Amino acid sequence: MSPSSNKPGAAEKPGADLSGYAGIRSVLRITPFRRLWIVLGAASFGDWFGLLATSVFAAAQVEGSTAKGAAFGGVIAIRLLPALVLGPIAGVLADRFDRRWTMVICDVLRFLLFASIPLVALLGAPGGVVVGWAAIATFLIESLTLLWIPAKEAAVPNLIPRARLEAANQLTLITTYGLTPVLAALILAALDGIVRAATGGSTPDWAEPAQLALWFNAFSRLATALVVAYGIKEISQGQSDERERTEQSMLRQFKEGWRYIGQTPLVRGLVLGIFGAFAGGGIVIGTAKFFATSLGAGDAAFYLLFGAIFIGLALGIGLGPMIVKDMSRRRWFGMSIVLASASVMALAFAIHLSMAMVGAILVGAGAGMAFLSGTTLLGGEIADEVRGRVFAVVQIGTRLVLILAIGLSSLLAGVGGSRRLELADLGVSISSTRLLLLAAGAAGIFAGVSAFGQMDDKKGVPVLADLWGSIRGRPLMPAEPFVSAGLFVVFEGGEGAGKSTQLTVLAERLRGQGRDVVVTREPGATAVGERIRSLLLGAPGSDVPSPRAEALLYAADRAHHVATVVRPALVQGAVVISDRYVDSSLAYQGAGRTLPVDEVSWLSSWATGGLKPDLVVLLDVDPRTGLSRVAARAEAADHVEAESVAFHERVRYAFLDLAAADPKRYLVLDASRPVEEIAEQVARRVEEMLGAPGGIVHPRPAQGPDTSVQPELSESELVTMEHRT
Ligand SMILES: Nc1ncnc2c1ncn2[C@@H]1O[C@H](COP(=O)(O)OP(=O)(O)OP(=O)(O)O)[C@@H](O)[C@H]1O
Ligand SMILES: Cc1cn([C@H]2C[C@H](O)[C@@H](COP(=O)(O)O)O2)c(=O)[nH]c1=O
Repeated sequence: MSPSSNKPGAAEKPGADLSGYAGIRSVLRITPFRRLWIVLGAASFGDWFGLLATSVFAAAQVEGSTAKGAAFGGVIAIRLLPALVLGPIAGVLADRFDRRWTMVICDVLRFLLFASIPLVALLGAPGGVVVGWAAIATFLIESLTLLWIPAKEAAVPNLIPRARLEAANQLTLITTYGLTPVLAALILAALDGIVRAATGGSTPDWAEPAQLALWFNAFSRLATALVVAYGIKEISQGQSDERERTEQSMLRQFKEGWRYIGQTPLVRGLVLGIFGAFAGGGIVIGTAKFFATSLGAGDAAFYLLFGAIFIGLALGIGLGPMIVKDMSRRRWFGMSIVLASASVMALAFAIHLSMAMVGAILVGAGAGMAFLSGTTLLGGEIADEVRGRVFAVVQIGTRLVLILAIGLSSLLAGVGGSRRLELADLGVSISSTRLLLLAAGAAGIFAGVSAFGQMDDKKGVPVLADLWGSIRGRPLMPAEPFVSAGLFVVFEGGEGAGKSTQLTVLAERLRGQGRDVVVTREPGATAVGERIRSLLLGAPGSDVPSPRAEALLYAADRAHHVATVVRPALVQGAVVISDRYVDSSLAYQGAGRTLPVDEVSWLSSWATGGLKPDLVVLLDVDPRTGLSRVAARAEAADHVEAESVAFHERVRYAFLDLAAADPKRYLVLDASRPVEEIAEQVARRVEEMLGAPGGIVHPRPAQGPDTSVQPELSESELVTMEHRT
């Protein structure tokens, strides 16, 4: 039996592989997230399609180029206005009301409003009325969007395990800002061509591509409402109960949200950094036309620079996590802002289009990485009950900062004249545009450094060495050189899964075949290990080590065990069968006790000199079944066995995560099956490996943490853990 794939932490690819393609595949296996992503993709396509279509549609209703320009720009401007009006309450509503129903009601209303725009035209209203209604409907739609986005953003972290949040954000950002706008523009253009060709230029009103796009936009919203209402009920489940949410007045919730943002260094740093990045981005956009002119590269340069920023964004979001690997996300966020801002400054010194293109790509890459890490930190580190308000402040603040930065910088760049200064043979143009870029870059660097200072979770660790270490994979120690001539098999699983039973059957079978077999276990296989075991596994209520001390003691037992039992036996060519090994520490101390899993993994890698088992047999069983087997042994339970079922469930899911991350090295078996059936499957796999024609291919020694399986805890469990430790 395997657990539901909806369960956060279920068998999916974790750890170092959680970004990039593998990470994206793993989040798509989580059913509620997959459904949400599909409808959001369709809705985002519909929104871009609708934005382009409403603007084109409004422009088509009036005559004359000035009126057309005003209608086109007016509709887009109206989309930004509601932020000013509704901004303050949007987040409070997302935190106060059930997020699923907030999303559903907003989407049903948006469906009606989108559909009303072409309907008014079809009913024969005059052009002015149609444009007027398009503007009003757009304003209302955008107001609803302001309520919908914080509800959605705050709900997503409740649907996916924290370790997969970054991959989920990668996927969502690429879909929303990369794939769907490009697709929408292409399809709108293609539709326009097809319809006009088919109708010979005299297209009936209802078949106008702009009208069809609006209908699509309307129905994509209806589809989102239906899927969220009936297919993603989990969105409601993540929230605290209704009484808690509605106990306080809205005004109090509003003030509390601001107090939380102002007084929490992480959130303050994030908000400051995000606003700084958007201000810098706005100045680049506002000055881009003048900058392109100052390069003397013509109009096309403007579009090239714009394209370069988008390419950089995509590279930053898509490749960033793979490059920085397990670097602290808080540090990565601050560094990304500094990279984007320093690149804006570098643009000020560009004297050739090629230099400006490189600068623009780096601006985009820095901004993309900051956007991804910032959203992930917001989703993963902010308590559910205030998340909506924080997302609303970020969403509204970024819009305002962007509009102000674009408006002011284009005004200043336009007002300032260009001066030419001759430096040796180089003609360097010093203009107000370049000065603005310099100032924007400096302000951005200041924001990035301040954010970094407020959020740093590795104070005292030199920044560049830390970055370089992460990029290289941070080898803690060279793996110990040794050549295994044997086979290293480990049995893993929860309490009472049947490890000792299976290990004994396998050992007897192999011995019966004349093989040299060493049976061992952790903790306690050696005399030193026995003493460590007695320190570790006392009765509940006895003097048990604290979580970090526990992790160190298991690592100490392991170091001695590997050095004195496992490696010597493998060098001799024996089949070494161990009852538990490194994965037990990752599952129990990492997921169970909630110590950072990558740190526990480092500890084990160091203890073992990187030695990995050739095969891990994972006996998977519901903890209730395993614990009842243990209870039937009529021995007193130790303090680990006496832990809650939730603790043992986390352990179980962590084991499954590890197996899913490296399926070739794992044999996962349903441990509720009869003993003989399991034993047969184990023997078949081990005999296959022993008889492999080319000999056993040993896994390469671990060079870094093998995983970052994150413990999945409910808020109430976290509070309990905090009190206990
Ligand atoms: N497949 C099975 N079906 C039913 N009972 C089993 C099965 N395998 C083992 N058992 C029984 O369950 C109990 C626990 O088995 P065992 O000691 O092998 O598990 P374990 O995983 O080594 O436990 P622990 O985690 O305490 O070391 C024993 O009484 C054993 O006989
Ligand atoms: C190796 C290892 C073990 N544990 C825990 C898991 C079990 O509760 C006990 C060992 O008991 P068993 O009957 O011998 O299976 O120790 C752990 O928490 N961390 C580890 O690394």
